[in-house]
Amino acid sequence: MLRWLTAGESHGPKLVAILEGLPAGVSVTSSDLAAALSRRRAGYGRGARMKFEQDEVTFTGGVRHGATMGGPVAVEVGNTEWPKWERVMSPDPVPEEELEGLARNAPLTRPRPGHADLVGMQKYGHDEARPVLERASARETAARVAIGEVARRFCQQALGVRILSHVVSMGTVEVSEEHAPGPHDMERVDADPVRCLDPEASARMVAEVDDTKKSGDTLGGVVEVLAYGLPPGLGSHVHWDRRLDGRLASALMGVHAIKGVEVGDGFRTAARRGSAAHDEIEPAGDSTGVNRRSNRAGGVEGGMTTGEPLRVRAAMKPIATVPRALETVDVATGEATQAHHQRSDVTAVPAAGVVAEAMVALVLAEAAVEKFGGDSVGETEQNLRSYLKTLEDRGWTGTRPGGDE
Ligand SMILES: Cc1cc2nc3c(=O)[nH]c(=O)nc-3n(C[C@H](O)[C@H](O)[C@H](O)COP(=O)(O)O)c2cc1C
Ligand SMILES: C=C(O[C@@H]1CC(C(=O)O)=C[C@@H](OP(=O)(O)O)[C@H]1O)C(=O)O
Repeated sequence: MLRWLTAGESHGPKLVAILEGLPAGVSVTSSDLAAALSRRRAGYGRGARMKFEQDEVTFTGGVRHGATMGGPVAVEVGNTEWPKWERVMSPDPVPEEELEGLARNAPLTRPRPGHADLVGMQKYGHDEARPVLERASARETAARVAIGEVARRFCQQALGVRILSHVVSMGTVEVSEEHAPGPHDMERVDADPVRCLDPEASARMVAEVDDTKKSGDTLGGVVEVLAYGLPPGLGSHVHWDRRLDGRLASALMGVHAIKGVEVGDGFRTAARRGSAAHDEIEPAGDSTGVNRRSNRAGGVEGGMTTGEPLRVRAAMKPIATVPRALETVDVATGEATQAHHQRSDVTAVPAAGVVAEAMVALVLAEAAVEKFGGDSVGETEQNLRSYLKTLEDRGWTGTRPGGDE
């Protein structure tokens, strides 16, 4: 069983995450995590904080000399701004006179439509939004990306799986289908300001962000996560909560501002007739085994991986902190007013792709541990090889396109 938890607030001292249940022997260093976190900070349209935030990342458990030891992996991600927030976010009581006059401590009583502010105040009994937004903030996704990187490395080292993402649309600008990245294209995707491989669409997305910013507005979009080299049979058809597509959808919907998830051709499939919706199966040329002629299913059938590349999309709504502030009610006075606004991102779609990769990596690592077990990477890998050999012996060679050998 793989379990994980995060804790920490947007302007608290640090975020923490614990990942439990991963085999020993995953090669990973603090600089690997720092590199993953810098990918999440990037992307055209991110706000002021991403320019100075350092994401100081430290392992505090589970890793020794660059490899996991089998115990819980614990990670801390420091918040660069903590000194400015020390009194406002102090866990211990602070004398009233020290808080007086602190602009940062002013009660946030004008909830932002589309954020957790209002319903969070209602549910948790707060008079203002600070105690809600501190945890509702997507700052928390930095902790997920840190442990997601450990999970990604496990998937790569034990299974030869490559996980990456790209932006497929921002606002109304869409990338054309032929620009899907291959298994080794992560660096190329990250080199683009909006993390897409279609230069023409990328330029139009950048212009769209500029235009949105100029008009005091915010922008959403769609990201796609791809996983190459998965073996057939992760997940299961036998019970609803073991279906891999359901688990992926839940994980992706658990990312801030994600409002829709599509597996394979998803909603587009619903408009097709059956003869044009599925992936026909054919004999695999001169070798034994079977091939699928297409991958409309996105690598999942019956809640299990098919061995074809996994393809999942997540739709992100526009950022809720709209500079041209939306109308709301001041909960202190009951009067109509405008929502509070501080600095924020114009769009975070490119960063959401990196977060989505982390979520997919955690789900796939969990499914791999379930299927192949093993207390060390070597043992997991051995179990995978034995399973693949059994498939081969039965004439069902899985091709696992794009995977590392
Ligand atoms: C990487 C990332 C960055 C985000 N940045 C902001 C931001 O700067 N301002 C904001 O209001 N919302 C931001 N959001 C979205 C909010 O976290 C989200 O709108 C809020 O949690 C409410 O959405 P929900 O209804 O899906 O929870 C960001 C989301 C992600 C994934
Ligand atoms: C801090 C991050 O994203 C934040 C997500 C976020 C929100 O409301 O979700 C609001 C902003 O926080 P702040 O008000 O401190 O600038 C973003 O910067 C991050 O991604 O690391």
